[in-house]
Amino acid sequence: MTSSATVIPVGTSYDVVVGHGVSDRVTDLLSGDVRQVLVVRPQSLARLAAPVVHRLREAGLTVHEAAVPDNEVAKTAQVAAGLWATLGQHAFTRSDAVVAVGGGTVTDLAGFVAATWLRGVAVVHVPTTLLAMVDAAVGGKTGINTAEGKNLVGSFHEPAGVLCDLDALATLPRPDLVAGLAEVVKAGFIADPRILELVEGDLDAATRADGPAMRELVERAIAMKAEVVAADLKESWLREILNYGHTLGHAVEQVEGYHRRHGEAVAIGMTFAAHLAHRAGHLTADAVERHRAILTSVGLPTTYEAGHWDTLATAMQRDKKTRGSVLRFIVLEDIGVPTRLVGPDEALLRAAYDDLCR
Ligand SMILES: NC(=O)c1ccc[n+]([C@@H]2O[C@H](COP(=O)([O-])OP(=O)(O)OC[C@H]3O[C@@H](n4cnc5c(N)ncnc54)[C@H](O)[C@@H]3O)[C@@H](O)[C@H]2O)c1
Ligand SMILES: O=C(O)C(=O)C[C@@H](O)[C@H](O)[C@H](O)COP(=O)(O)O
Ligand SMILES: [Zn+2]
Repeated sequence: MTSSATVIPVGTSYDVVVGHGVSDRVTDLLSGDVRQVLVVRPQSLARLAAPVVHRLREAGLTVHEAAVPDNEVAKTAQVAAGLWATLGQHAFTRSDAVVAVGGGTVTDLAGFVAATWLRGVAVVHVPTTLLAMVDAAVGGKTGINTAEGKNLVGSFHEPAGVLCDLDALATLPRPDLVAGLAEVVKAGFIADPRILELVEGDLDAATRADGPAMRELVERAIAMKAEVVAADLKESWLREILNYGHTLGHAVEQVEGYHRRHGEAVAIGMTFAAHLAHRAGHLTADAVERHRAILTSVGLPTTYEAGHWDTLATAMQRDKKTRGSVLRFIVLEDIGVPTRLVGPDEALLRAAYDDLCR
């Protein structure tokens, strides 16, 4: 059932629709010229994708389904090449489309394949994890990983629309819901402190998939991201704030062989950034403690095992915000007030890392 959906526009480019049953609207987002659709979904989510596939077939479209590996292993050149082959075998033209049904790994991968097939065909995102609803499916960043680092190959390719069907969260495993809360809380730290108050005010209401505050959290995080990406799609400056916690976070993911959830790594990265900001004279000790308290309360990690600094420092060189050998961190002046720390010296970084590992 579709009831009281919220429509969040991303500038004038496309809408993000949030509500129960909204994945039914998938055909509304495809142009009248579309004849064939490739639905990309994780291997384990055939049942979740079935209503979307059914809806598309009901509308008279030829639907091909591609099952890709669950989790981060989907974001590889090999899997992308398999999808290109499928599109080629079915002679997809520029008027055909891709529909991604799944978490952020699937929206990143399918978005990238849509961006590169014939130099760009339409993609509709139907995110099924909290993280993909509030972050990955919105904003047009698409990509895959390489052995050298996270999201190193990709493109900006905006979707035709995003359908955040809250019903999908009912089956999401708790650790994946918690990982998604990391990006929700990130939105709170960088731009919308009301998010933090909701989590602090009633943890249970805010962190249960069917809790009374979940929908407001989802909508607030999306609205914040929509405003930022509408102003700076290609990350020329403002959009970098969405990368809070990701400089160390992506390095952690890479050195651990992508076995850790993205949201968990971002939580570690935000804690590190908070310590760094404090040591650089920007953020108060209380605000650092607020990071630790909120992240811990929702079940996210806020410490790291000592001893990996050199490997992490090498991995951080490949962060997309790095210019030459100069690292750039998003840090906070205060809660809700992001700024940049450009080229912090090694001693400062190591001291903040020691704080994280303590
Ligand atoms: N493009 C962007 O702007 C952006 C933003 C944030 C994160 N990301 C990327 O998103 C990825 C992480 O996304 P994620 O956290 O969604 O992980 P994910 O896609 O790996 O999904 C997590 C797990 O949940 C399963 N799953 C998905 N929906 C389900 C459901 N409704 N019920 C049961 N199981 C379900 C998946 O099969 C998978 O095993 C990372 O690769 C990250 O880099 C991209
Ligand atoms: O949309 C953005 O911009 C972000 O930085 C959001 C991040 O949460 C996301 O993980 C993104 O994929 C990171 O991008 P990258 O450019 O650092 O690869
Ligand atoms: Zn992220």
